[in-house]
Amino acid sequence: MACFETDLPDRHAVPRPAAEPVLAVEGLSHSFGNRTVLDDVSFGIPAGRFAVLLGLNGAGKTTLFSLITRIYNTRRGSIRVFGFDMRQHPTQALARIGVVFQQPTLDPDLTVLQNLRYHGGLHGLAPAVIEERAAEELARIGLSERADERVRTLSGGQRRRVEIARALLHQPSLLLLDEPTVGLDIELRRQVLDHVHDLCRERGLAVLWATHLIDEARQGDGVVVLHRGRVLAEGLVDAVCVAAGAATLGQAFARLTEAKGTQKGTRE
Ligand SMILES: Nc1ncnc2c1ncn2[C@@H]1O[C@H](COP(=O)(O)OP(=O)(O)OP(=O)(O)O)[C@@H](O)[C@H]1O
Repeated sequence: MACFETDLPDRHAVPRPAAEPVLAVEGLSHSFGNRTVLDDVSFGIPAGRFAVLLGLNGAGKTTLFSLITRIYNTRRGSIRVFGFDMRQHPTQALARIGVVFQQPTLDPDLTVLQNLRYHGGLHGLAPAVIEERAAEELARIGLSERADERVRTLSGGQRRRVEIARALLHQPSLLLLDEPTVGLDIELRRQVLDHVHDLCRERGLAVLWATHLIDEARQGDGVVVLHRGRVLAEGLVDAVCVAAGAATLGQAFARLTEAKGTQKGTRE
């Protein structure tokens, strides 16, 4: 057994081969009944990479997230997080993932800090560690002074940032965000995007950001184009454009998907 597949409880003591991406998805398929919604999906995300999972409504993004977070069991193909196979070492793999789901999951009647404490407790963090990290994350998102206020008093953008802070409390290597800007105005979208890009740069976090909004992919980001359950392209935005013979990602997306069906549902 390779050293990175061990079950040692101390996650910081487990070395990872340099070549191993933080998230490695290989040959992943999933069906509901006889309907295949993910078909032989493969891609990888290295440390420090902001990768956009770009697809129309119904492309399979949420199903993919449900497999990566083990809400659904993987039956065909494999998912490795930081070298840990999701089927063989789910505890180690899941401990390295932070998630912001499509639907908000903060308790609006608890304070900001109480929400963070609850999450930290679920991850087995010591109370003193939770207080320290919560203070650090809240300072980072400029919400220290709102720590003792109920979540329902925050704006949509502030709540999203608290959800991201909560997802980072246990110091994951991989952050998954499923359509995190739904319901936010243009300025708040930009702020949330900037914030997560900063996290990639400063902490070496690998990010998978699911969206149907093409303009949420920036130059220098990675992109995985998912269409009707299949990966049509994967790589840095520029490389995907060049390979598709397109000047913009919007054009590339149109070219890649036009033979496969309608583009309804995406916006530039
Ligand atoms: N529990 C389920 N049972 C049956 N079909 C499902 C189930 N969940 C999703 N599907 C189907 O799987 C396909 C992919 O759905 P999924 O929610 O993963 O797509 P998505 O890219 O996340 O879409 P959206 O952007 O609308 O959230 C869709 O055709 C959907 O109807």
